Amino acid sequence: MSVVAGRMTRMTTPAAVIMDSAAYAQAVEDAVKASAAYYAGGTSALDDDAYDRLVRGIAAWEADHPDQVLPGSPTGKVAGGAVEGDVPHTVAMLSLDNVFSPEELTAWTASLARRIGHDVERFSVEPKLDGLAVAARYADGRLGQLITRGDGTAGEDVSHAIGTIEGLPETLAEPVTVEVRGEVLMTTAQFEHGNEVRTAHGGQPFANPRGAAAGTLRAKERAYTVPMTFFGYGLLPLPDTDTALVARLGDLAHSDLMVQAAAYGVNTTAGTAVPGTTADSVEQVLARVQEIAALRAELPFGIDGIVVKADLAADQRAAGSGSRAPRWAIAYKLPAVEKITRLLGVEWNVGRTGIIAPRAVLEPVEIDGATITYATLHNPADITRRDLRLGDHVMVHRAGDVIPRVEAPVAHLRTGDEQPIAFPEACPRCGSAIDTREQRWRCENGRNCHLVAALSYAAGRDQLDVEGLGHTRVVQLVDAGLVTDLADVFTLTREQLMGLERMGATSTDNLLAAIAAAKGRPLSRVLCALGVRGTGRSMSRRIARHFATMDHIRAADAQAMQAVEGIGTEKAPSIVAELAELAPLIDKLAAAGVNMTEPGATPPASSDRATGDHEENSEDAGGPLAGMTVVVTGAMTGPLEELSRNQVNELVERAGGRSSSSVSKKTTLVVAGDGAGSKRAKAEDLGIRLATPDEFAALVADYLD
Ligand SMILES: NC(=O)c1ccc[n+]([C@@H]2O[C@H](COP(=O)([O-])OP(=O)(O)OC[C@H]3O[C@@H](n4cnc5c(N)ncnc54)[C@H](O)[C@@H]3O)[C@@H](O)[C@H]2O)c1
Ligand SMILES: [Zn+2]
Repeated sequence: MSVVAGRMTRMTTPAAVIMDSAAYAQAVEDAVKASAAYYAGGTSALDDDAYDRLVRGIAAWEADHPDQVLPGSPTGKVAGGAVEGDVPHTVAMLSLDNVFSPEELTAWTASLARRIGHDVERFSVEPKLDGLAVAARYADGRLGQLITRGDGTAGEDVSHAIGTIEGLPETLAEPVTVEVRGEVLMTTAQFEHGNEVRTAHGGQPFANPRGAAAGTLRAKERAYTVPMTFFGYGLLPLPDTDTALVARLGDLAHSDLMVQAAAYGVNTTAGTAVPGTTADSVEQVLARVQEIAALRAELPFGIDGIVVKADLAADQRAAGSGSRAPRWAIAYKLPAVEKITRLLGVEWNVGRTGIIAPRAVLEPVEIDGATITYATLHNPADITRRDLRLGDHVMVHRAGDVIPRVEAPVAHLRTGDEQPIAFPEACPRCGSAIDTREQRWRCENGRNCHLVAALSYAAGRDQLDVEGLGHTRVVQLVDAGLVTDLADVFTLTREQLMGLERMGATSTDNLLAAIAAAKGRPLSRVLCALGVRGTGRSMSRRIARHFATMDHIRAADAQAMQAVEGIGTEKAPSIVAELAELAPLIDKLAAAGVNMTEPGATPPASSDRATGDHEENSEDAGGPLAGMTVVVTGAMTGPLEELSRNQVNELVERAGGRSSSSVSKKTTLVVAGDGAGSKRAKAEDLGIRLATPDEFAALVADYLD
């Protein structure tokens, strides 16, 4: 909670300092150019923070030199005056004013109360969707015209996009004549798909989902279509609307209009993890702002703030609008998650499974309070697709704790001095050949390339949990040539260990005992220790529970593998192939006495194995959590205090449930300990049953060891 609060008290971005009228003219030109690119779906040379700083600087200079304001200045205008349109809006489509802290929001509500003569009756609080605004005109229930916001008074006709936007039906549930307003955006999945389609057609990838939506919406006659998503946040009459409906819409509160829009069949935020809600006080508004901010990183679409509106029509009318923004609404801006910085180098690192992954070395840049120097570049094909070069200005994205990623180069900032990125020709770690058949390159030496990483992972707490076999000791064993693979660990002798430096009799005996204990771990842990790509802790547990023995797992073909929940057509063949590759190691482990069965699980019947439609074992197994999907979050206390998160998840599954890390409609129970933030909030929103760690411990008492 404190992290979020800390972030939210961030003050307004400082202004760029403008010294003279020449600098002022240049700043105006730069801002208008950036805005034009931003709204047209091109790549702006400025990130949002830089743009906002520039406009603030322009505004400050204009305040001191009111007689020298240029007509082209972006201040006080919708879209900074950089966009035009020829289809007039019936009611202006405006921008929003911003606040950046709880104090500023409180001050805004106070000034609004002064303006309308009383406290605002009720607020609506919605996510500020990061796409672009459109007006969709329906005549007798049929979608006839789609218009962008433009300069606020007139927009551009983009009706050609009708039919490519999910959530914006071509026919409403009732034959009404209305205008629906809302945001067109690309979800993360739509953005990734869109860039794939676009680059396959020889186009440049879009820098981010917002730009992709803007560019796609305006593009006519493309050889391909890329789906987008619409969320409605406005509903108003048109000149032909019948008088009864005009009167009714005019009286409805914003929250009721949203219910009405949804009833017409329009997509709204109601179905998302951050539905619009109402609040009766500033405190409630701020609490909701916190909740939405905490959920931001997990959302499948981008948001850049929270929109707070006076909910009642009467309050809105009393407040009125300025030329740039309504006075009855405000945007509570969240810190930017994207910044532009320079790509200085690319490192190629070998992971524990032999994957060779490129990592961007960046000119340090601060994003949402953290200094970012590295970002993921996914794989070589991705670098080629994006046409990244050393020295490029790149857009870097970082949200929450997710690993920062490089999105795209800002190609028009190139000077000509940029250098191509060199791809390795041999494994940078061991010099072996590289298997480049898949998008993710891999050292042909596989797990043995970075044996220390593979072994340290296998010995880790959530895998085989070999106490005393930490990184340093693993290095020692590998350097001494005592282990060349994971199985060798289980045949280490007392003499071999005693021969190592700093290994006394006691630590040797302790390590041998820990290794012996590790032999008895459940199959799920053994499988996880192998580090097959795509099988983390929970997936390993699902596979182990489903097949019950290593022999059954190895006998499974891709189709049988897909019977395990969460394994699809893509993952299944690669898991089967990797297990086949690991056959000698698995045999060696079994020969060394490592357990290869999952306690409590029964293997699928042989006919099911062939057809691949066996039900999850956990469901037939019964137990107090049978059929339940459980999410554990926050600090565990009482009987669960000593358990790692992985151990609590194992407990969930022993008791018949399925453990999951994210809360969704499918979740049946959320165990929320102290400090459970966003997941608890989401559970409350979705009406999911909550339990304290103590209540949960009581529920599964029979299954606690
Ligand atoms: N990087 C650049 O070069 C560049 C250029 C221009 C603008 N910008 C960014 O854009 C911002 C200003 O943009 P703007 O004027 O388009 O938008 P705004 O921030 O003024 O907000 C208004 C817009 O919010 C959207 N919105 C999302 N959810 C909404 C909801 N629930 N209710 C109502 N509206 C909702 C609508 O599209 C609406 O038009 C700047 O602060 C800047 O960060 C960046
Ligand atoms: Zn290698």
